[in-house]
Amino acid sequence: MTEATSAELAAMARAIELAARGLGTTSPNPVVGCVILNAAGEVVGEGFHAYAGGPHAEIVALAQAGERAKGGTAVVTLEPCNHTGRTGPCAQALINAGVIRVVLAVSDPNPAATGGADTLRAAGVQVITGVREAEATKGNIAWLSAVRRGRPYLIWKFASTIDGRSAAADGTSMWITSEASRMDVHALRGTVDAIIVGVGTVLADDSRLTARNLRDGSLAIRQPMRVVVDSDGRTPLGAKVRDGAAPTWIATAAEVGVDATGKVDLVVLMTELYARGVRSALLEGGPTLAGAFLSAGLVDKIVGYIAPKLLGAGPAALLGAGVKTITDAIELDVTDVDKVGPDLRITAVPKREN
Ligand SMILES: Nc1nc(O)c(N)c(N[C@@H]2O[C@H](COP(=O)(O)O)[C@@H](O)[C@H]2O)n1
Repeated sequence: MTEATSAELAAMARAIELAARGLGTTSPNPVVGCVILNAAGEVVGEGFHAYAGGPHAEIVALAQAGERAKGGTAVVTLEPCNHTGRTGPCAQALINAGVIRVVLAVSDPNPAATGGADTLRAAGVQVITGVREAEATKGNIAWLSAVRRGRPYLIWKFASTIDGRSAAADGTSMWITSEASRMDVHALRGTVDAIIVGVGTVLADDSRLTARNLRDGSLAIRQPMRVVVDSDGRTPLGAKVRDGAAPTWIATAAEVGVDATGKVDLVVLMTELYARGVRSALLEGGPTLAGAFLSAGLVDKIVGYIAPKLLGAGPAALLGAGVKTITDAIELDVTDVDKVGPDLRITAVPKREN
């Protein structure tokens, strides 16, 4: 059978669900889910990857299945790894367990780990690829995008009024959006590996940039790295981002290097963040830094919190994105529109070829 059976399609849907349980805890590793079917097509094992250094999804599912995996099928959201990294090769573990068929959704783009499908085939295991590929890709988009591009998956978050203002004419901006939206942002912070801001935001707001519970102020267990893009090293010694509550990198031009405008080179910054294990990042401000990231083509997703307010004057949420005429507009596909408290949350992705 060279196509997935209905039992395998159902098992892949379940594996995608299982993979999602690892969201926010596996980085720099992917989220992966696995279901083992016995020779009769019944589910005998389930697993997901929970944290880097922990067992891979296939190993968890095989442990549950035990002897029942023999003659059965492994359904897995990512190609079984072919390497010894923090743990052993999953392709070999599946062969050793006597699995005769592997159904996978997405090939592994990590050059160190790829090749599991070939190893399995060479051992006589039947391998079917691309099953529910679009759904599995969506569930693992940050990691897949980061590994394919060699830079973190970047989400630009902004808050504005309906007329696109991020502050009033006198500079006051607390609080444009509702508490519900601010809580939502803290939840979003908890899912990424880094939060990026410009030094202007630090100087204006002295934000802590931690992921926390807004009701009691308690910090989330896992804190993203705080990254301040600070070409000239103006972050004050007493700034809250230096409080030790989370790892912090003040990225200066002297350390990172400069682009043609003499500012921190954002492409180099992103490459360096990837090298430091950052696979997803949230860009939180300000408008000029957002414009620079957008015009460099480095933004992968946009989450805008739009408050039902009008200001009529005051700074825009976005500046200097390299758009001079309407035909240069950065075109987006809106993927979700949700109500968060009284606000609208609009999620969009740039239209682009790759
Ligand atoms: N197929 C598969 N299942 C999992 O559960 C995984 N975590 C992976 N990860 C791949 O292996 C690399 C990490 O290996 P170590 O945890 O360091 O041993 C990761 O980058 C993926 O390519 N694959």
